[in-house]
Amino acid sequence: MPKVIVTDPIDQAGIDILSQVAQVEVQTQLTPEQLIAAIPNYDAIMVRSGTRVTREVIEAGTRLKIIGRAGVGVDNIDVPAATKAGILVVNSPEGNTIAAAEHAIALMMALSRHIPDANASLKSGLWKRQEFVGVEVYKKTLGIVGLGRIGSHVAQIAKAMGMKLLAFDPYLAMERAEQLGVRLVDFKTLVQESDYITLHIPKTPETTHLFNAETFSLMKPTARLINCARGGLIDEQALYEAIVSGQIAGAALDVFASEPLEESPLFTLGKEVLLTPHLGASTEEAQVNVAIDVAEQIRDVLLGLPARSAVNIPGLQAEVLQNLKPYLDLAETLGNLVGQLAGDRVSQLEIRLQGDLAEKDGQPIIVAALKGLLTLALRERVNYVNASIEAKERGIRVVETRDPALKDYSGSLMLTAHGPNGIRSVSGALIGEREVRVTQIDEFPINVPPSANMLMTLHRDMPGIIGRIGTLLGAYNVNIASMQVGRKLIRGEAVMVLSLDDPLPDGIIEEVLKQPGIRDAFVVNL
Ligand SMILES: NC(=O)c1ccc[n+]([C@@H]2O[C@H](COP(=O)([O-])OP(=O)(O)OC[C@H]3O[C@@H](n4cnc5c(N)ncnc54)[C@H](O)[C@@H]3O)[C@@H](O)[C@H]2O)c1
Ligand SMILES: O=C(O)[C@H](O)COP(=O)(O)O
Repeated sequence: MPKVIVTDPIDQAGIDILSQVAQVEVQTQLTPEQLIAAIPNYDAIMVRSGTRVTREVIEAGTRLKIIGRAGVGVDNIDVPAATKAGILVVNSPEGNTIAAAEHAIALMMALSRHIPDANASLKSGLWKRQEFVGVEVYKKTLGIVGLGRIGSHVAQIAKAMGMKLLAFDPYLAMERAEQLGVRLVDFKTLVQESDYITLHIPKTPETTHLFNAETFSLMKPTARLINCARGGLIDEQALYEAIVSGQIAGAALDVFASEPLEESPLFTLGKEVLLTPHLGASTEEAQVNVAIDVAEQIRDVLLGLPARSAVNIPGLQAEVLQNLKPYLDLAETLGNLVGQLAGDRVSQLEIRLQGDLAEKDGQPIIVAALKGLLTLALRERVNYVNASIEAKERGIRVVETRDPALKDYSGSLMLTAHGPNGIRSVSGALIGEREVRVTQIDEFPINVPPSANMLMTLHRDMPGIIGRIGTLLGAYNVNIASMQVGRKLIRGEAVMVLSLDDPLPDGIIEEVLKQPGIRDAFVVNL
């Protein structure tokens, strides 16, 4: 019988489901070292945010087939390491949406009416009414950063309370915001105009410390900030200083850069700061939802069935995976690349299957392309199961075309995206049946492998331009791994793609743009 270890408090409903097919052991007090020592004995692990499933845990888990996260965020799981090890990671993208949205609203209301402090004061024997005069949310402006599942539900509740709604979400179609009665604005406008700001975005390099000293300086002195999403979105020291100096009126936080939070300058502040210990998903209902959702998936996978909310690639059925995996990698890479070229808010993605690929089932390839495109906005929340639905909700029109006659590679793929940067297209193929190559960018033929750090330029083909860019990168100590130039005509428009060993330092793009002949330059991360 397979064995499952549960290392965080999970509702009994989930344990009961797992027990149908496995021997289940609940051990919620393990140290990281104890987990590494124990994991080789288990086929599956089920966690919440309290357990860090690190690369070391994954590498020690020689029997592991699946990691189940009873919740949304998988930032405590090393998903790339699990994918590399062929271990499926599943989560419950919707099981705690309502709980988290209601907690954000509860924090907003409790902060506005000083409920925790008034309660503590009364229980200490005091009857102080004057000290706890609050503010109303009615007719106030709520700025929602991230109008996804939780942000949308917050919008619906806040609208019913008579609030005016703004949102910043660069990846969302205007139509979706309109349906919700929310005005989509740029980040600065949201920060400057809101009386309350609530965060519902993932933590990514782009969103880390989105709220910092500079952001606080733009906010109204009466504004209050709510974070029920992820720790690290707010610079907590800068928040403390902004409240002490009166730059903003207060904040309510459920999540912190370091959890469990044991010390913080915020502990020294009074009723203007409200803190809860990551309770967003802690309702009876949400815990039942996520436990059942994830336990069912673990059970199914242990029985050899597919999972419905796979975060990583092994979520596809084994035989589909085996045949198509290299093409799925190709489609995902091209989706990600064309998204970076076309800009946020792509409205249409055309997927053209060429050569032998035109004979294959296009659906998984389309899903992989959408997953690559949407990863820019949704990170681990997009998977092979939900990519099409997410694309539809974001108003992305998908067009599939086929060209079996094109035989320049045995099978190749062309993606064309309509976005704010215009209509952009990329093509790619497999070399030696596995290795991904980008073979065309817009109208320019090239041949480059994808890499984590790339610099791309659009320029005029002219003597000296390659040398100048190389010298410039050298001056910044950036090592070039490979370089390709594509052009249609001698001394005409051209594209240059450089794969780099090092990330590009700040300011270098501006320097590249100053070089004669360069029309555009941007960083691409694949
Ligand atoms: N406190 C808790 O216990 C708790 C519970 C559940 C979820 N969460 C967290 O809440 C957050 C939101 O969850 P969700 O289910 O609504 O996710 P979601 O994926 O449905 O929505 C996230 C939204 O953020 C948008 N987005 C991405 N990057 C952005 C950026 N740089 N600026 C603005 N918008 C951006 C996306 O387009 C998307 O619409 C996640 O971080 C999740 O882990 C916390
Ligand atoms: O990402 C999530 O689902 C929430 O942060 C909830 O985390 P928890 O399961 O540890 O309560």
